[in-house]
Amino acid sequence: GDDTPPLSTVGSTTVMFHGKHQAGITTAPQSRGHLAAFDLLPDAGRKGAAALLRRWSRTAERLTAGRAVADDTAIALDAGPSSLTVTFGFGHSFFSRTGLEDRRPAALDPLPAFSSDALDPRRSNGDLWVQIGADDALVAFNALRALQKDAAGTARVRWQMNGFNRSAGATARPMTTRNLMGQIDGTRNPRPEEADFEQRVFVPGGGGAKDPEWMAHGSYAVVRRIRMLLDDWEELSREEQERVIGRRKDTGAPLTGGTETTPLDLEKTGPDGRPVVPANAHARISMPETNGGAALLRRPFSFHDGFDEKGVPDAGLLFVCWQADPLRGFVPVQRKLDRGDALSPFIRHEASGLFAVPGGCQPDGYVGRELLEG
Ligand SMILES: C=CC1=C(C)c2cc3[nH]c(cc4nc(cc5[nH]c(cc1n2)c(C)c5CCC(=O)O)C(CCC(=O)O)=C4C)c(C)c3C=C
Ligand SMILES: [Fe+2]
Repeated sequence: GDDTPPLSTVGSTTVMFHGKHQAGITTAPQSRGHLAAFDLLPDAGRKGAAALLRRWSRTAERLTAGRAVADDTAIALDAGPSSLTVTFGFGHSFFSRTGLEDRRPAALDPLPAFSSDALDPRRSNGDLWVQIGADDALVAFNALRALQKDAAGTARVRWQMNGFNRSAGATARPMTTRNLMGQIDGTRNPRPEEADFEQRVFVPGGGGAKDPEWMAHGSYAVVRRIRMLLDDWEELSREEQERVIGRRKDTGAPLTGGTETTPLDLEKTGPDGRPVVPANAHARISMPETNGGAALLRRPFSFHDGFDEKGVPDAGLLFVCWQADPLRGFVPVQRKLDRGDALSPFIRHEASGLFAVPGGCQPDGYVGRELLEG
């Protein structure tokens, strides 16, 4: 007898929590995101951590299926699952807090310092990391709140960041995301249909050569809060902005012509004899072809945390990238960008984290079980 109109596909879309890989890595970017790091309380130990991961996995399983949790607050009562994903990871410090140092992957060794870093340690790293994405803001917040409550007595929030992307249905074409500099961002991401995708993004089954078994089918997430210096950026002309990246703003096509997906012509020169895509253009120097094959899957959210007293926006990119090994992904590319990226004067890396994200779990398990009980 209920004549309420059915949910649109935005509300009714479910992303499975269970599976070989955790959800939220290859899932299409959602319109809302929360990133949060938690630190274990001093007496939590390995047992407490295992119980927390079990609780978190149950909560994530229910919420991603559009079901309520036990002490439901009604925040998301009338919404569908809205493509909710919850992804869990472990930071370097987790292993010493739980007596599991011998199981810590070498890939979690701290990232090198970069000359352009202006990192705030209070908003960096953490024992545990949670990434939440959903196509509805209330659904995303509800998940964050439920997981925070699950953590009570075991872990406390160390830092938390809120992000967004364009809403599903806001454009006629399903285009690659745009960032707050107005660029199409994500064009040259590795694609699941490519032969080397799995090996670039995920640790192989049975653990990699350097990886422990419990990381099989997992991935490493590098998280950077990158402030965009938008007042400076917006002083550039459209043409100057396009030369910084090496691509057009409207279509995302290379400056050497074609469409968004046309490869950059690195050799092409203009009437002045100089390369059309400048030698320090961001898209040129971040390419795997110019970095010994180093590749990463970028899956960022934009952020805006208000304006300061001078009206300067605290806005930018919650840069999240995924790779089977940070030393063959983020690190070499960031080293190169650090040495001479035309984009550098317009951005500032303000926070950083590196997390081991294990493979997905089955309905009778929980994320991280192989680490905590193995
Ligand atoms: C260390 C890795 C990277 C950081 C940090 C980074 C920051 C950053 N990037 C943009 C905007 C764009 N990036 C683009 C391409 C691109 N960027 C990286 C890596 C980092 N970016 C890679 C590996 C690539 C792809 C290169 C390739 O394979 O050809 C683009 C072009 C379009 C696209 O391919 O996505 C834009 C635009 C911003 C604004 C930013 C920091 C705020
Ligand atoms: Fe980039």
